[in-house]
Amino acid sequence: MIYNSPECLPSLIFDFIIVGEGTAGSVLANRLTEIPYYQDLVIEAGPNNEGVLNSIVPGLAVNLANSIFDWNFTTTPQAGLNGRSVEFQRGHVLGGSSSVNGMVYTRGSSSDYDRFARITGEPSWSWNALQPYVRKHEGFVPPVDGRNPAGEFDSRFHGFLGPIHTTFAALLSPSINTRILAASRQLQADFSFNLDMNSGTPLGTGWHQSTTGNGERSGAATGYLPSNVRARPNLHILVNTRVTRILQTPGHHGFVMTSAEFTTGNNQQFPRRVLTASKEVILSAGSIGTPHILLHLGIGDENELAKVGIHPVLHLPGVGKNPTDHPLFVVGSVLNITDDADFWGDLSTNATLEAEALQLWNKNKTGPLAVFRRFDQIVWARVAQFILPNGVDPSSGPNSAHYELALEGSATSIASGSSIVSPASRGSVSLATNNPFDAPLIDPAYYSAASRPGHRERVYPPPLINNPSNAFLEDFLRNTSSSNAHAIGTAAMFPVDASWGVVNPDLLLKKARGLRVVDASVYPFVPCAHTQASVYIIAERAADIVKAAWAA
Ligand SMILES: Cc1cc2nc3c(=O)[nH]c(=O)nc-3n(C[C@H](O)[C@H](O)[C@H](O)COP(=O)(O)OP(=O)(O)OC[C@H]3O[C@@H](n4cnc5c(N)ncnc54)[C@H](O)[C@@H]3O)c2cc1C
Repeated sequence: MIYNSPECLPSLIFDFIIVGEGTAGSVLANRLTEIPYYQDLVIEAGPNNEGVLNSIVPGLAVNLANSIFDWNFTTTPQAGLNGRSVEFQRGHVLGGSSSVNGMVYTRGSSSDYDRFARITGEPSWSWNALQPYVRKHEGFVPPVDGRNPAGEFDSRFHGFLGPIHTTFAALLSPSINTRILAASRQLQADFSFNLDMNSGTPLGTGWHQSTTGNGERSGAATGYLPSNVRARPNLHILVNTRVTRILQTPGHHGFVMTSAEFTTGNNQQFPRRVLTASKEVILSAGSIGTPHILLHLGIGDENELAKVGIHPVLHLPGVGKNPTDHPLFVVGSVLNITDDADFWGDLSTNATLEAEALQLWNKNKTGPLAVFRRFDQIVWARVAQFILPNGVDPSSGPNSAHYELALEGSATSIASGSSIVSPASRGSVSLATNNPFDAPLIDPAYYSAASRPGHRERVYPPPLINNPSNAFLEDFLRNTSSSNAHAIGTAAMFPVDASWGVVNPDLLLKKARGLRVVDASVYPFVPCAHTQASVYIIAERAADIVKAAWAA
């Protein structure tokens, strides 16, 4: 049941309080309420996702930026981007970032997960051990244009019964696809065809899989919270309500954090209320929201907290440190394909065509709005050892990518959304003030560790030049890169006895009891992937960890 006000809540006694019903929070809300005698309260700052057309229709997702469904964050000025600040989108709605994201479905490499296991000393975070969760969240469905997906993916690596639909985009530019696949055959090596980039080895050129199904976005709020789950008598979802702090619960020995302070207001003047969980508070507020809440409750670097007037209650200097994001830039070329009519080619600039596309989507959920962008192939590749900063490889292993090219084409142009996917740079999330309604300082520190651009390409928009110098390319990257919205790592898990890190491998906050973190912030390294799949994986496993901890 969804509530807009705490006054309407039927019960004030809950086993679990989940903070943030985003990608991970929705998984937990579903899985924990499978146990009928658990009463779960979920507190989400954003509104309900139901009926939000821009979220439902994949091709309209671009309209969600800078809306009420976005936290509207901006980074601090980035030295690596020649002093520019860039937008830093985060979902502010049920389903969180999975309700606003680009729906690309990629899991990363097996060595990404094996590195999590190695770093945390916990083998159950390895690729092989996680296989049940890799499949559990996924429900692969046929593409919306009805074609047979054989030859475009390997069914052995997919789940077919899970709540998150995945599939291929409807082919909009078949002649581009033919040419890209022909180029991959011709070039081989780094660009060889890879039947399934979600097998654990992403490298090569392969078909783009997305979290859509039947022409609609499939996100955590639609997949994990369909109406029958929302109707469960033990699930209580409070929307438009912000958690300001987690509080120490009186009457216990030690450091027990099971109370959440929240408000339906949007500034310090509004009254706040406190509810206490009888078992745990689970922080799933994402890689910005989670450290923001932890820092406001006085958990972080005690010196930094004191500087903004917050009384430190627990010295955990890793909170907010280590955010790692993928910088994104676009490289493109003009094309002149004459054997492709490309009916929808001018969609983004032609209002009549756009109206026609929406009519088609409304009729049978097909057409160009049934996909987010016009891209069918992605390349994942590595750079030569000598290009790496100081010769040190920041990727998790030889089957991991250093960069990604998401190829988007029409008859007249091809563009590559290019990302550095194993970045060496690490930033920070910190507090500007002690007011929880003020946005945190988000510093992803893009390109702060890189010294040379990763690869050479013709660049577009103009000037088009054939032999750009390294200095030109470096300036191009610094002047045009933005966030690919994949930040992780701000409450990273490390071994139980480690002096660094924020949570233990069971995701419980270090040096405390009663508070667990389950979201993208717990990964100590960013996978070489768009990050939602790894969040579904971690959240599914976390649900089992929680159930086991309370012996359900
Ligand atoms: C614009 C965009 C495009 C992306 N594109 C892709 C893509 O194509 N493919 C891909 O794999 N990944 C993509 N990602 C990344 C991926 O969506 C995220 O990594 C993942 O969804 C994060 O999940 P999470 O549970 O950690 O956080 P979120 O899903 O962001 O959930 C956090 C939730 O907590 C809520 N919250 C925060 N603070 C508070 C508070 N104080 N009180 C109450 N609630 C709070 C938020 O409103 C939100 O609902 C994209 C992300 C964005 C933003």
